[in-house]
Amino acid sequence: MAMASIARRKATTFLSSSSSSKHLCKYSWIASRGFASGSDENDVVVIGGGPGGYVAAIKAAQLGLKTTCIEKRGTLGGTCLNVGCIPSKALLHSSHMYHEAKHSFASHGVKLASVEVDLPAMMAQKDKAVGNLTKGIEGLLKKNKVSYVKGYGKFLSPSEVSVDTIEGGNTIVKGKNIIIATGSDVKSLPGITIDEERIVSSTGALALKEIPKKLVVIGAGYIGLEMGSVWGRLGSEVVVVEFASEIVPSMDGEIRKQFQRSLEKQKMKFMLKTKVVSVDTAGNGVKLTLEPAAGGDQTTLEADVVLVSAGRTPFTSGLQLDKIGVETDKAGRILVNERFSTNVKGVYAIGDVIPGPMLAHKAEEDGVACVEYIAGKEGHVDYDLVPGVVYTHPEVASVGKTEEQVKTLGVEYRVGKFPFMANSRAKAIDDAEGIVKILAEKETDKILGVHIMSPNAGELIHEAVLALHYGASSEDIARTCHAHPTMSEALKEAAMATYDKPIHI
Ligand SMILES: Cc1cc2nc3c(=O)[nH]c(=O)nc-3n(C[C@H](O)[C@H](O)[C@H](O)COP(=O)(O)OP(=O)(O)OC[C@H]3O[C@@H](n4cnc5c(N)ncnc54)[C@H](O)[C@@H]3O)c2cc1C
Ligand SMILES: NC(=O)c1ccc[n+]([C@@H]2O[C@H](COP(=O)([O-])OP(=O)(O)OC[C@H]3O[C@@H](n4cnc5c(N)ncnc54)[C@H](O)[C@@H]3O)[C@@H](O)[C@H]2O)c1
Repeated sequence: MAMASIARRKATTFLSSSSSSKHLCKYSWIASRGFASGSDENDVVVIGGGPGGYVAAIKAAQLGLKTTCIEKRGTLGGTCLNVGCIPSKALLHSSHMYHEAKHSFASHGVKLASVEVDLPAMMAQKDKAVGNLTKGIEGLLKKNKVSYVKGYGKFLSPSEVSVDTIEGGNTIVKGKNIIIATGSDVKSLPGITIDEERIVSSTGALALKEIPKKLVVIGAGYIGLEMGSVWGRLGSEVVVVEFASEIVPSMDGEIRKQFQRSLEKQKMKFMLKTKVVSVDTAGNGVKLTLEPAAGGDQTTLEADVVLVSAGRTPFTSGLQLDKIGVETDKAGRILVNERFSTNVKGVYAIGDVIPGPMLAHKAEEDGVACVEYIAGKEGHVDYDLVPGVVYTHPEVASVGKTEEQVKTLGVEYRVGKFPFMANSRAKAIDDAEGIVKILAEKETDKILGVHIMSPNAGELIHEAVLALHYGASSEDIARTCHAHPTMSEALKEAAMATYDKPIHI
């Protein structure tokens, strides 16, 4: 361990762990306006009860601030719990179970006379998970004494929000500090109208009443690949049309290629560098007209259902931001400084509605840091170390830099890899597709990025996230005792391969 520690001390600081400069830093004042004491006025009002908003509200209350959370949906948890992370993971799990039962059980000596999908039951299990979790959040707000107002909030002034309540009334909620956590919404494409039946967003794709024979997915990002996997496993023919030359453009290139091959083995088809020109719903199905992204001859494609998953857009509609003068960028994202302050004193923004990755865990980190600043403490979010996970099978998880990014930085680096084909646990369970890839600075061995494709990669990645947070070297991971037989041993072996040699290959 001694060598590794020396390596860590030598590690250069070219990759500053704080990249909060990604936020605009021009609003440099601290906007906290003091705290309420026994009055009707709140210390903190949060508009939006998603992962950013409800976490901010709970943390604010835990810090002793009088807090109200306003949510228009009628249930808490935002996009993530209601129509995002949770229902999609429920369906990913259920569809994986069906797929395993159909294609893998027999080779494990488990014979079934027949396997069939009961779609209403699958949807009911998903809805039960969502219902339990959203109610759980309501319980957490109560437990932490956060007031909860169900309704649509709009600014009257920088310290007053008018709420049209779900019951039909109106109430004014006052706050010394107001946090906008209104999240994001589906982005549709020009000329394409989402009807949530034949042309669906992720919300419709989570609630289809029948398994489509043919599903065309527009956009090979997180949603397209996850929801494409769900319906592909349940029997749909899935074609993914992607404008860019590659799937999930933010992914490490080498991992991406293996990932695409894996999805193709699962019969997902890709049409890259292709744009959708128009969609015609006049007949029974849907007819798409396509064109090469660079221009050229048009082709057509038929589908029963089309999923539009070409990104999401910040949601600020009806908030009356113009009334108080909150600045947004061209994409409609609210601009904030490193303390999450907007240009309007006492008004903050967090989560999907500000620049940065649109991820639930990032929104939560924003929420905690924002209220810590409001409470006069220090908060911190390291945007370089937000992990990303695609929850397909195998999953792909990453943290830190991709090899392409390291090259662009001009840093000399080493790469260590270890395939799950050589991992005993993966072989024992006959689920050994995938690889761990570690990038480390050549001079110091400091880890720069970790990329994992494997079953449960989304769980395995957190050892790497912690390692990067503490500026660990690959030798630090390699010399850490890992339990046997575990998939995590592949990370240890890849770390060995980064600065020396792995044992098991
Ligand atoms: C299909 C899908 C799958 C996803 N899977 C994952 C995943 O696995 N992991 C992950 O990290 N991320 C995932 N995401 C992204 C994740 O859902 C978002 O990043 C996250 O929900 C953002 O949190 P937020 O609090 O900023 O906003 P949101 O969750 O969007 O919450 C904002 C809330 O504000 C409310 N609101 C808006 N305006 C007002 C108003 N004026 N008054 C009152 N209330 C208002 C909305 O009703 C909403 O409930 C997924 C997204 C989708 C669509
Ligand atoms: N597992 C997760 O963490 C998870 C799961 C689902 C969603 N999300 C979040 O939700 C957000 C939205 O997801 P998403 O998949 O819609 O967006 P995305 O940004 O992940 O992917 C959109 C894809 O659509 C492509 N695209 C854009 N315009 C197109 C066009 N006209 N024709 C064809 N392709 C086009 C883009 O090149 C990109 O590959 C993401 O930012 C993601 O962070 C996360």
